[in-house]
Amino acid sequence: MLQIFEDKAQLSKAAAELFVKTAQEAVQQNGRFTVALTGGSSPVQLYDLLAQQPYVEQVPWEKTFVFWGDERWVPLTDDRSNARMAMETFLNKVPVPAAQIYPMWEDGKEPEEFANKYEQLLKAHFSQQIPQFDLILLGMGDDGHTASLFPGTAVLHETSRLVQAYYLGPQSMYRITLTAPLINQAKTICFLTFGSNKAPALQEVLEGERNPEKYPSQLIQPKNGEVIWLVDESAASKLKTKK
Ligand SMILES: O=C(O)[C@H](O)[C@@H](O)[C@H](O)[C@H](O)COP(=O)(O)O
Repeated sequence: MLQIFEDKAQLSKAAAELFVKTAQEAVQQNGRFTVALTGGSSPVQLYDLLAQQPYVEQVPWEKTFVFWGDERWVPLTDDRSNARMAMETFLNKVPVPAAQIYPMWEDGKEPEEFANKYEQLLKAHFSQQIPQFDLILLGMGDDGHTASLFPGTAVLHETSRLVQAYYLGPQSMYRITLTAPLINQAKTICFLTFGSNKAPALQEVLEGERNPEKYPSQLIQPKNGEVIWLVDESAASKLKTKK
C-alpha cells in the first residue's frame, strides 16, 4: 500500500498513528507488541511524536519489546549509533522497561559473534514460533538500500540466517542487519520515505524491473503481512502511479 503525504510532518503523524494502532492490536491479540526500529534521519520526527501527547499515552509501553532492523557497528555513545538516536529521541522519555530494549551492540564483542547472539535472542523471544515482528519500520536510502541490505552485498542472498553482520567497505565499518527472510515474516512493514533525493530510487523500487541486487528494497515482500509505504510528495514525484 502506498500513501502519499504533503510533507514530512504529515507523514510522521501517520506513522505515529500506525505505531499506536499496531501496538494496541498486537497487545490485544498476543499480550505484547514487538517492534524493530529503523535508523537514519527518516524516523526522527516519528520518534519525537511518540514521546508526546496524544501518542505517548496510547502506546502500551509496558508490553512493548524494542529491537532494531539494523545498526552501524559502533558503541552506544557514538553519534552514528541508531540505538543512541532512538534512546535520545524517545526511548528514554517513555515508560518502556529497559530490559525490553535490545540494541544491536555489546562492548567487547565481535560483530559476527554478536549477530549470532542477536539471532538467538530473537529465537528465544519468539520461542517456538516463526519470528514474526508486529511492526518493522524501515527507511530507504537514495540508492534503494534498506536496513543494512546494501546493493551488491552477499547478505542479499541470505536464505537461512535471521541476523547478519558484515564489513561494508565503502563506509569502512561493520553493519549488522535483520535479513530479508526475517523481515518478510513481519505482520506489518512500514517504509518512511521523504525528500526528492529518494524519488529516482523509489520509482525503480516500486515500478521498475525486478533487480534487488541493485535496489535491495525490492526484496521486502512480506509473506503474509502487509507493506505500507509512507511517502511524501517529493519522494513520490517520479512515480507513474500515485496509489
Ligand atoms: O542505519 C542506517 O543507515 C539505516 O537504518 C538505513 O537503512 C537508513 O534507513 C537509510 O539509509 C535511510 O536513511 P535516511 O533516513 O537517513 O535517509
